[in-house]
Amino acid sequence: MARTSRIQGLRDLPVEARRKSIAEAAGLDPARIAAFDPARGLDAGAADHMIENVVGILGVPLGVATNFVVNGADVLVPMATEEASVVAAASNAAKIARVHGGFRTSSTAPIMQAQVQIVGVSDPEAGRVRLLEARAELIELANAQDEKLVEFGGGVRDVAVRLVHSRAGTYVVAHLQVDVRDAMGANAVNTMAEAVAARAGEIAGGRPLLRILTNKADLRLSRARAVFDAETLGGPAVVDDIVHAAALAEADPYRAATHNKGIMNGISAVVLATGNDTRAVEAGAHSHAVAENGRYTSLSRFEKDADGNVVGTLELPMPVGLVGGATRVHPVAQAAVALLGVRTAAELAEIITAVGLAQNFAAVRALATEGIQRGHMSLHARNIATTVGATPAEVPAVVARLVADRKVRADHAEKILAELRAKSRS
Ligand SMILES: CC(C)(COP(=O)([O-])OP(=O)([O-])OC[C@H]1O[C@@H](n2cnc3c(N)ncnc32)[C@H](O)[C@@H]1OP(=O)([O-])[O-])[C@@H](O)C(=O)NCCC(=O)NCCSC(=O)C[C@@](C)(O)CC(=O)[O-]
Ligand SMILES: NC(=O)C1=CN([C@@H]2O[C@H](COP(=O)(O)OP(=O)(O)OC[C@H]3O[C@@H](n4cnc5c(N)ncnc54)[C@H](OP(=O)(O)O)[C@@H]3O)[C@@H](O)[C@H]2O)C=CC1
Repeated sequence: MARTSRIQGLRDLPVEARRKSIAEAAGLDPARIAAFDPARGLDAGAADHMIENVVGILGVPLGVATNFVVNGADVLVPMATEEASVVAAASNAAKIARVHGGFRTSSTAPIMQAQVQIVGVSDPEAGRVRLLEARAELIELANAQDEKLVEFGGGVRDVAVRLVHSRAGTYVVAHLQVDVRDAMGANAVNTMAEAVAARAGEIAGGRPLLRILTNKADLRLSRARAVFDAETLGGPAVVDDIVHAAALAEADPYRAATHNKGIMNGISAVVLATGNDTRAVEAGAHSHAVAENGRYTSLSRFEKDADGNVVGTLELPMPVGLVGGATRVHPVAQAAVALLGVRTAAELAEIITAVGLAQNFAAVRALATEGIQRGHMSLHARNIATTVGATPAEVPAVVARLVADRKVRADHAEKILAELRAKSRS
């Protein structure tokens, strides 16, 4: 958590001064976030212990979203992304949410599930019941694989068994439901699944095949809620149009895909910054975005509350950890966790969910009013100016002309740059 997340003018500071400013606002010793300096981030040696055949390091811009208040506490949020306007948008939405106290969050226990597929059971209904009769034995066998996790208060909470009917026959699928505490938990539950597979096959009367976690982590949910002030937004007509925009996303898979991409712009940026598995979180999110009738739908909801304000809610699986994976070995991820000031995986998961809701709201609000391009492209213009060869000193003048001409395009940027250079020579 931070002393304050309101840092006006952060955008106008040079990069190093921004680092100092956020350390101060977070009440952190600057050394705790020294790894944000690319010269002190991940080196090839450490990277060579993370993945195979390392030949280099891909740098991704790391920004800090401001203005966030989560459950009454100010939070500065590290976001790793290559996309312009994402950090600005999250900060903008968080600023609007502050008017009514920011974001409220909650979450379930950190339950991850591993599946054991059993093939060739002649009596699958009975096979299912036999496995449920052996619940205690299977739980004991699984917990024996990770005594330390059990010591932390984790371990298998229950066993569920499903019958899955497929073109190749009916499978008996056992689910180990495991409290993984502050881990993301994939390695932990996969180890347990492999350990119980043979015995589960014997009990069910078939051959065990797949033993792997499911990324549809719908027993590990996080929620965020925020009220966005109608007057700040521009009045009741804007509120109604935001509700219309959200209603389309709920009803139309084509709009839902983009709506949810907007949510993941925020979520994936924080997941990446903290060294967590972005693919696991994204698979969980999109597999959760299913309406009662089976259709792909939006993950969030925006309604008009009794006071005429917009109330936004988001609930989705959030399998992130503070231990394990890359979080503890990547120096920048460690610094990002320090900046957030989180102590548990649940706290991290809930802040990430709040950022997803903020990101989503900023996009939907822009789309429901002026459109996305003015805001997004005015920030993207910096990339365009750089692309056509503007030096850092030339970028502001090129951007100012691109935005003023309302033509944020590379060909126009080239023309502007040539004019500016001709003028400076004369
Ligand atoms: C872009 C803004 C924020 C401008 O919005 P604005 O009102 O012109 O900006 P402002 O100058 O009034 O600033 C308002 C606040 O925004 C933040 N802000 C503003 N500018 C900056 C900046 N340069 N650097 C850092 N922060 C910035 C900052 O917090 C600032 O307040 P402060 O803290 O300074 O008091 C607004 O137009 C906006 O939120 N647009 C939405 C853009 C967006 O959503 N981008 C995400 C990528 S596009 C996307 O998500 C995909 C999409 C759109 O398809 C999703 C979907 O379809 O749903
Ligand atoms: N489909 C997917 O999503 C898959 C993802 N992965 C990868 O798996 C990794 C995450 O798996 P995960 O199991 O978290 O990784 P780790 O095995 O690296 O970390 C979990 C381990 O951390 C230890 N630990 C220490 N303190 C705690 C605590 N407070 N709470 C819980 N555990 C603690 C426990 O080990 P011990 O008890 O021994 O101390 C626990 O088993 C990610 O890198 C992910 O990319 C891998 C396969 C598939």
